[in-house]
Amino acid sequence: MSSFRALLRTRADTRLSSVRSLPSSHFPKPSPQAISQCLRFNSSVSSPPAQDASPDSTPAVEDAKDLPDQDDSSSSSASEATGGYYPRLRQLSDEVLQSQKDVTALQGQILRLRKSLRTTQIVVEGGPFSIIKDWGFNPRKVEITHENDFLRVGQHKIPNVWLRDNCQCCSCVHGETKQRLLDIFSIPEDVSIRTCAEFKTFVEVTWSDGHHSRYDKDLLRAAAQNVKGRAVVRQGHPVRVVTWGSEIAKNKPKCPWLKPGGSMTGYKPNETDDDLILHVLRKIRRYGFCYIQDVPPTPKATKALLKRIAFIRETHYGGFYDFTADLAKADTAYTNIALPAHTDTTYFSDPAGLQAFHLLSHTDGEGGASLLVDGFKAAETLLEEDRDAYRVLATVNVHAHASGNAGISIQPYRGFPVLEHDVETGTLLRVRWNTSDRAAVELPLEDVGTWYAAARKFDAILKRAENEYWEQLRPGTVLIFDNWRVLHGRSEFTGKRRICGGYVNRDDWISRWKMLHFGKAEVLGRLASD
Ligand SMILES: C[N+](C)(C)CCCC[C@H](N)C(=O)O
Ligand SMILES: O=C(O)CCC(=O)C(=O)O
Repeated sequence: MSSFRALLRTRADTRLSSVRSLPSSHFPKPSPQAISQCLRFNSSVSSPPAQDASPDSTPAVEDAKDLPDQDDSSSSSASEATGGYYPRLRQLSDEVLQSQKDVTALQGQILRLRKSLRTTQIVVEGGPFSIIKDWGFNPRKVEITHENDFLRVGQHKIPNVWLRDNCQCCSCVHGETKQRLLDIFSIPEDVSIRTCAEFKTFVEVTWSDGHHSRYDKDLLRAAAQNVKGRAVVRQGHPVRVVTWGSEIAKNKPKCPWLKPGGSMTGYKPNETDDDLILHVLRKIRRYGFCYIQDVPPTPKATKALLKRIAFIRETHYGGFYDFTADLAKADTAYTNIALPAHTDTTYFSDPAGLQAFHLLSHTDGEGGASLLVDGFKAAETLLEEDRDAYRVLATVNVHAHASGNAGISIQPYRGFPVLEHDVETGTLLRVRWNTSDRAAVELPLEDVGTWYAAARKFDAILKRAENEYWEQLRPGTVLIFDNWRVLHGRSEFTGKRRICGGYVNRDDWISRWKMLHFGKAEVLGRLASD
């Protein structure tokens, strides 16, 4: 083997030898000519990116002194080697260099294509973006007919497998848990209807395998609803959304709470706790927030109120929180600085659904006013003023993190857009906006300016005076808001300010709302289609 190749082999072996100690005599010492040639060779090849510096890559000869000694006898073969091999090596390195340039050029093309694809996706004209404004829920009366071995609802032919899978009889559905007991995949795939009898509110079917089923007609009609109609109950869509700006201060959604002794103020004598909670949740569904007045200014009473909606969500801040500006938790909420309008827990895959604040006390100081902004209103405005910016915020994913507390760095399993839409109905479902906790913007680095430009427009809308509703919270009044819609913030403050409250999961409070609003029969009756 020529000493030049031996030299390269040496370098490779040297790297490998780091894991095994070979005597230095094992390595041929290169001639000064070979070294100088090799150094020139290396200096002519651009230093490979770090990832190329793998142990098995061509060893770079950084410095002759770090090469093992080599006797002169091999100098002639070294010069022979450089004469023989160097031009070829030089040619190979030029080819490698060119390939690297080609790869870089291709990567650029791929990124530009991806961007244009994203842009194409963003600029889908007439996108479904909309905000549910007024969505009464009224299943259409749809004719149900039986045709040979199929049921038809309106123009929809119902697949027998779906029908069989959604048999509601006590052997197919557990009476208490409402869970399916039936294993549809044990039923022959070609199961068909042998007989069908239609009654006023239900249809009775005898199957080819002898099983009997009864189907509530509303269940069949719900299944035949268009996609939008099906999300109404599942998403607990409101009867009517009212978007607002600063003028909401003149008409704040509020509900009186239980007076001491349990008498409910402002409610009909026979109303129950559930009616009270329904009033609160209905206002939250409609306006995105609600004040509950006459609540004893204690953590205990506040916690009891929240638990009557649903259980309180545990997070790295604890469950029920009671905080002041002492950095007890490593987050700026536990300071006295001003906080711009934001939504909380954008770093969770499933951000908190409801958030509650009950100002318990504020002594020896001032400030600390609370800010609320209707994210749906701001989105509506952006949609009207700059559809392209809206599309960017509706389609570019953004990551977030919570990393202040010891041993914690919470991030969602994927990025999410600032304006997130129901995939079925296309309606705006969630606003995620928190500049403090934001992490990566999911675009090629050279393209992130597109997102920042759109976000700047949204930020400016959020900060318009006509969209900001400022309120000084008071002990005895609990603020509960929809953290998927309403942004909150505060002005800076001095003195000692204490707030308690808690988070409630989205699914838990929507469950509570829809069971109170639609009723159990309606909700369970639509599970097969929602
Ligand atoms: C005090 N409390 C627990 C309500 C909030 C804690 C901080 C929330 C965080 N800055 C966020 O935006 O998610
Ligand atoms: O202190 C406040 O009024 C609000 C704090 C806050 O924004 C938060 O806890 O997320």
